[in-house]
Amino acid sequence: MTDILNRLALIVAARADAPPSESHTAALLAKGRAKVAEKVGEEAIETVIAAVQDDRQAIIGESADLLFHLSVLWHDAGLTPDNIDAELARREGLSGLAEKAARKS
Ligand SMILES: N=c1c2ncn([C@@H]3O[C@H](COP(=O)(O)OP(=O)(O)OP(=O)(O)O)[C@@H](O)[C@H]3O)c2ncn1[C@@H]1O[C@H](COP(=O)(O)O)[C@@H](O)[C@H]1O
Repeated sequence: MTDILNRLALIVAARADAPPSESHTAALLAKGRAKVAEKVGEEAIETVIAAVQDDRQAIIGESADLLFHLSVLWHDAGLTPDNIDAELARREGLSGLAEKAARKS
């Protein structure tokens, strides 16, 4: 998964300056952060709907759409998959329940 996210980050960076008429990535970035964020939300909701409908193929397709649009958002925010990787690695071994308890104390 990390491999494909790294490749996707390179693709997004390479397509960012393409003419918007030739690239979905460039067209989306040209619309600005709010639109990119809106698309992430839209794809997340579509993933939720697919999950509730128990549609395995749709979950896969919508998850791929979500990860692509998240990659565009990371690019727009000056982030790379390495940044997310580091945060997930930091959390490794820490129970979600223990983390929540530490936040509340
Ligand atoms: N992985 C993707 C990818 N996943 C989904 N999408 C597009 O994201 C859109 C999501 O569907 P929507 O119905 O929400 O989009 P839409 O109909 O354009 O709706 P609006 O944006 O108008 O709201 C579709 O147009 C998909 O084709 C993607 N577009 C590009 N990529 C990757 O980015 C590369 C470069 O693409 P371009 O930037 O288009 O050259 C591709 O080769 C792929 O590797």
